[in-house]
Amino acid sequence: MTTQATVIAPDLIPEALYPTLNALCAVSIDVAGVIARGALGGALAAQVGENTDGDQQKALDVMADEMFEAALRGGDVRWYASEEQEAALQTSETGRYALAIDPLDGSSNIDVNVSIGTIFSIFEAKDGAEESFLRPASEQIAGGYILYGPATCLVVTFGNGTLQYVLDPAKREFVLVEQAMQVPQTSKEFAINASNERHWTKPVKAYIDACLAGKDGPTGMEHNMRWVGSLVAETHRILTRGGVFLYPGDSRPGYESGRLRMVYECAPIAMVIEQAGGKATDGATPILERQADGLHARVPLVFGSAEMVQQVTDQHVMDH
Ligand SMILES: O=P(O)(O)OC[C@H]1O[C@](O)(COP(=O)(O)O)[C@@H](O)[C@@H]1O
Ligand SMILES: [Mg+2]
Ligand SMILES: [Mg+2]
Repeated sequence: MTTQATVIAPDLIPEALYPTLNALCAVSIDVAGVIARGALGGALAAQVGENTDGDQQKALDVMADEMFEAALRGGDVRWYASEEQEAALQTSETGRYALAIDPLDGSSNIDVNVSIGTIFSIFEAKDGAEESFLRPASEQIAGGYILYGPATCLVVTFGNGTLQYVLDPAKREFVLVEQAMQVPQTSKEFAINASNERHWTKPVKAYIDACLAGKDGPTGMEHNMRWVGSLVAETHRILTRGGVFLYPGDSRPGYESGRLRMVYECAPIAMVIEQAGGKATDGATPILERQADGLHARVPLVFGSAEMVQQVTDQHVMDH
C-alpha cells in the first residue's frame, strides 16, 4: 500500500499538525480503496472478535485500526487510543500529540454498501496516556472525520471553523471545497433510533412526539426522519442541510448513557459541529464541557441545528 497523500490548502492547517493529518489522510485513501472493492477484497464484515465495549469486531474494524496505528507509529503521536483496543498505546517516545480514533464508524453498514467513516480527536499529549484523553473535550486541538461515501471527504476543525476537503482519488489529493461549513440554524429533519422508543426518558419522548405531531403540534411544522446507522454519515448530512441527531441514554441495561463513546466519537463530532455554528450536548450540558472517566466511556449525544438542540434542552429543563 502507498502511504502518500496531499492535503491541498495546507495554510489552513496548523503547521505542526500537518504531518499527522497527512498520515491520517494517506491511510484513509487506502481504507477507501479497500471499501470500494467491497466483496472483491474479502469478507470485510466477517466477525473476527469483540471489543472492550462488547461490540462485535468486524474484519474491516480491525484492519482499519491496524492501518492507522502502523502509519502513525514513530511520528508526532505519542498516545494512540482506539475503539478497537482496550488501552491507549505509546506510538512514539517524544511525540507531541495524543490521538483518539474510531477507525471504522458505522460497522453495521459495512456489508450493505452504505457510507461509513473514521472519526479522530487530537489533544496535546501529557505524560500519561489516560490524563491525555480524560480531560474536558474543549481542550481538543483538532477533531474531524473522514466519510467513505460516494465521495470520500475529510471534515476537520482546528478550532477556527470547520473545513471540508474532498478526495480526488486519481491524484491522492484532498482538495479544499469549503472553508467555513455552517449548520443551518433549524431544519425539519430529526434522527433517532426509533426502535428504542419504549426505553426513552420523558424529555426525549416529549421532543420526538412534538416532531411527530407535525403542524398540529407545538412546533407547527411537518418533520422528516432519517437514520443511517453511521454517525459520520448523519453528521455530514446535518452539517450540510441541518437537522438534529439524538442518541440519548435509555433504560436498556448498559445504555444509561446511550451508545456513543465520548473520547473518539462524541467529543470530535461536537467540536466539528460547534465550530460550524451548531450545538452538541448530552441533552443539557455542552459535550465540550464534559470529560470522560474512561477511554471507552459513553455519553448521551444530541447535536445539530442550534435551535433544535435548544428545544431538546428545553424539554430536559421543563422535566426537572
Ligand atoms: O445500532 P444503532 O442503535 O442504530 O446505533 C448506530 C450507531 O452506532 C454506531 O455504529 C457506533 O459506532 P461503531 O460502528 O464505530 O461501533 C454509530 O455509527 C451509529 O450512529
Ligand atoms: Mg463509531
Ligand atoms: Mg467503530
